[in-house]
Amino acid sequence: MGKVIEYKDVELHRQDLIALKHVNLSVDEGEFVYLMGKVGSGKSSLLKSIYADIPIASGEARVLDYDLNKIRNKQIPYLRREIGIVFQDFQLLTDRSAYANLRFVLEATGWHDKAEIEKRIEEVLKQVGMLNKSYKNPHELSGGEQQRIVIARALLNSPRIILADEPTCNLDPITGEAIVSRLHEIAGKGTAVIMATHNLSLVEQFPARILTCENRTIV
Ligand SMILES: Nc1ncnc2c1ncn2[C@@H]1O[C@H](COP(=O)(O)OP(=O)(O)OP(=O)(O)O)[C@@H](O)[C@H]1O
Repeated sequence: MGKVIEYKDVELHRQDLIALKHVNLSVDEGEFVYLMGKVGSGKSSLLKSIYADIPIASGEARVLDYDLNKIRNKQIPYLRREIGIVFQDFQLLTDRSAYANLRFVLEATGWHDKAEIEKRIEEVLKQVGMLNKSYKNPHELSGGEQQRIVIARALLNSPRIILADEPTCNLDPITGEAIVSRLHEIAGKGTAVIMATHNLSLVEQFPARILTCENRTIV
């Protein structure tokens, strides 16, 4: 199995403070990993470092084919194209339909052929079970339906890694289960999934490796 993420003795800073230190982490392709830990323990910081949104202060960090210590600004969009992001602060655009949200991402990432764009959008909508509601605007969809569209959006460019920060918060338990079950299926097809969560019952229901942020490191 190929490794998609490898961190050795990594330190991450938020402004001038140490958010995490001595982070050793290795994630294989197709692996599902939960990231747990108290509020403010560094989960989001770790996820943001993986898509090069915050720099590596020290240590060695590799994500896919990139050395994060040496990555150039102009390479970052290429790294991000291989990472699907499901974050609270990365919601759907509300001025257009779910379908148009997906088309927007494909057009922004270099897709031109109309037929291919339509085909890809249908594939990801099918994967999340939202084929019949994509004409709706996000505000006409339930929280769980919006989250499924967000996951569809994350899948568009066939990412090798999905980073999900609390993808089930604000969802009822049944809908939350459906979302996590979907993410496990996606991992089963070869995409590594890292999901930050506080929801122990979901973790018990869908077991996988758990990383915990505590005492400013990851165990
Ligand atoms: N934009 C920022 N600027 C400066 N410091 C930040 C910033 N965001 C987070 N921090 C600090 O970094 C530390 C880790 O925060 P982080 O958001 O990674 O935690 P978290 O485990 O994701 O928390 P939560 O469960 O609330 O999402 C905290 O001490 C926090 O105050």
